[in-house]
Amino acid sequence: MAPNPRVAKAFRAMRDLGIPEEKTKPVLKNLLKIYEKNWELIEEENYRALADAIFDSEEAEAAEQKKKNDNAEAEAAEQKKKLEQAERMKVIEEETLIPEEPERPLKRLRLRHQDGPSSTTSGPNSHGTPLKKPKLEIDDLPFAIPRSQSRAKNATVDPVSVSLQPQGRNKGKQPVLADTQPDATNVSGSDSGLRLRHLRDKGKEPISPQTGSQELRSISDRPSHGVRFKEPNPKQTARPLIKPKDEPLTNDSSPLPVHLSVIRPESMTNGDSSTENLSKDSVSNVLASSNETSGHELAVVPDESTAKIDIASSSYGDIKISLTCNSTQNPNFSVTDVDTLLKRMEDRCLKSYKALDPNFSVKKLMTCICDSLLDTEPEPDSTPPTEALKNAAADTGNNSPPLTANGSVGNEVEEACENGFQNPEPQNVVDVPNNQLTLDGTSSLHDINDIAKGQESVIISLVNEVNTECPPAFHYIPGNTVFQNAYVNFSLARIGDDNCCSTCFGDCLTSATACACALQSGGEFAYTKEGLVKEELLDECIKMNRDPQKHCLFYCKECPLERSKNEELVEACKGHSVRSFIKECWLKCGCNKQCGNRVVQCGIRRKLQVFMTPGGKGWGLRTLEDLPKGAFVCEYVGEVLTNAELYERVSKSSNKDEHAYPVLLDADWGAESALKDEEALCLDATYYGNVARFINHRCFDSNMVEIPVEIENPDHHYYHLAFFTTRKVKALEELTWDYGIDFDDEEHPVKAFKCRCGSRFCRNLKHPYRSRKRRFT
Ligand SMILES: C[S@@+](CC[C@H](N)C(=O)[O-])C[C@H]1O[C@@H](n2cnc3c(N)ncnc32)[C@H](O)[C@@H]1O
Repeated sequence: MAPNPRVAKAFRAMRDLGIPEEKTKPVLKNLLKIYEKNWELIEEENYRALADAIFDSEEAEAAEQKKKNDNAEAEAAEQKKKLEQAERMKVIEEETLIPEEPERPLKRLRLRHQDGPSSTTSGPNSHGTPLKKPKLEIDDLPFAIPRSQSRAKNATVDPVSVSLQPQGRNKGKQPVLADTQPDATNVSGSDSGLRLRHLRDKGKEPISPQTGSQELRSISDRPSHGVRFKEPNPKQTARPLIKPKDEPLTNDSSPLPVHLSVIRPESMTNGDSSTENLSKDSVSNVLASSNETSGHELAVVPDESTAKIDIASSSYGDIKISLTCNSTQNPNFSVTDVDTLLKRMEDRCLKSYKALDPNFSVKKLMTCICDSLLDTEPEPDSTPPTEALKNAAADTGNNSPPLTANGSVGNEVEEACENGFQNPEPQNVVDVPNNQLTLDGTSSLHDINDIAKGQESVIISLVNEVNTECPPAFHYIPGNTVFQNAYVNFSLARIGDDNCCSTCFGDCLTSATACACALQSGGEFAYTKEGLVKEELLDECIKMNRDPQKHCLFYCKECPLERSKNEELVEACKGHSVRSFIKECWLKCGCNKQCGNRVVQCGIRRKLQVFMTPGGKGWGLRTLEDLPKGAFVCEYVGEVLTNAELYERVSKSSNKDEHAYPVLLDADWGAESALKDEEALCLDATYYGNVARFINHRCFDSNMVEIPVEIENPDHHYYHLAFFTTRKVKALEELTWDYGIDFDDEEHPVKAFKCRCGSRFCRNLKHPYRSRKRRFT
């Protein structure tokens, strides 16, 4: 597109004043809006208005920054106070509400965590915060994205872009029927946003709007292991226990409401109406029903002191521990704030139990209790679980019992894909206990033993050995899911003969000649018999990623990305990488499920762990086993959005920095005919995503590269983006990829983060000789 001569002239005039184009552009756009495109006003007096506006914006920025710095501390303190107050109110309110909704107390608890602004953190600087009043049962709204849950703090969005070679495009596209779209009326999603990264590939499982919606519903119904400190309820005195039976890992996601096994003591105090109403019969009914559904058992612990512990668990695995004591002895009793209470408890524990560890904290102790509870698998006649709790209570937190959450779970997982190379004997598997993770507002959203909540064929644990930060709030999904308008339509009719190998049999890789699918990947199978990406293809992708400018960039005539910005000046296309891609065999192929040309679709097979990085990058992903070069690690999974939806999310967001998780799927944007808006897609893992959302950026020499993979859909506007190792990676090494960010791009709606990748080639270091990486978006 030819640049507007008036724009070019304005740039020239500013350049003469020493103002670079990057600074001029956003201000000019703004002025055009303000002056309603009256160029005369801008041009008069040799662009005086423009120059003034630029200087003003610089001054305003500097002043704003200073103000921010001055206020940050005061605000943080104020915010903390408010949130704590809110949490106290919430806890009190919860106590009042329990009798009204006896069937779903834990669900409310979980939702409260999700709702709280505190509970949502993403990005390295996020903090867990106290809980907020639950406004609605999100689980009951099939497509609702929990808005407040998604309020990640201090995250930024990282652009990456990758394009596929334009082969077999635009075949047989069909319109998506309105009634097959998820109903997203409650989903503004408007406060999610993204910085864009270009990815290249397709989802590993067939995705249709229908399956997407079911997935969302079922995931939101899933429970988490969460325990939260509660203030005492003087009305409860007994301490029965529910001893949960082992529940196998399952992908089940029954949409039925979860009935929790809430047990009330028979000997309730002084005529409390809520407890009187709960008769012995109703208690046994609750127990009976929970036994039917999930096999819970009741263990009653003799009452020895004034402190009582209740434990309730749901058939989905939620566990709630509540501590009850009686305040009638102390007529002056009043509920104190959590901080004061924690301090009082810590002082008492340090004195009474001779806990010498200066880092002793009650929160750690509570985590430890939780961990012990989850670890305990007593025989029916062995020591009751309360013993474990008592032991844990005597622990200072640093000596907590070893945990099983370490990713070495080979025998526990179901073998999802049976192809010979899919289960190589892992080399050098390490065991990392996660006993340092402290409780906080968000922790109950995630199961630290398995952040995937059983949805992957391996367990993915989470550890924080660095600080007390909790993981960001998001829904774990193992495969992409359509948000609303994205055109992602899989149908067998659209897969032509050249897009599948229907005449094949067994394992395509054993055949001497390339099958039809291999021909789509450049005439050769992309994988070796060991399931690794072939060296040649891998090296080509690495080179392409390292210096896209040296490779072919495709420039759209009418770039959907620029168009989706919906701005006055639709800018020229910045170019999209033309990439090699992998075509995997799929449903219409004649080969079997164990065919070696099916890797990404089999999902994660490696032992991975989400961990807190020590270098200020927030959470990261690492491997717990040695990985060979070319190994598939995981796919980038998220919500499939149109770019227009993405930009709307970002622009409506009050905190643009929260959107750290978008990638562009721009492989098809170079197609001869301009793509429709619903075909220009991206993935956003802010609210729904998999482990890939934890992968941090490394400039240039990252140990993973993303490769587009075509599975279900011959069109390249939707594809899977899969990560493969670029070299051998040792157990415990952090897994990184190069987001392709231009750290100098000041125009981007979301500011790039300050890179702490530690690479010698870091692009965020100002070296005059270092060339800029490609511009994205
Ligand atoms: C996709 S997320 C990665 C996971 C993230 N660290 C977390 O805690 O959720 C991207 C965000 O991580 C942080 N990040 C990633 N790579 C980084 C790097 N090299 N240096 C500093 N921060 C980084 C930035 O805040 C970025 O916006």
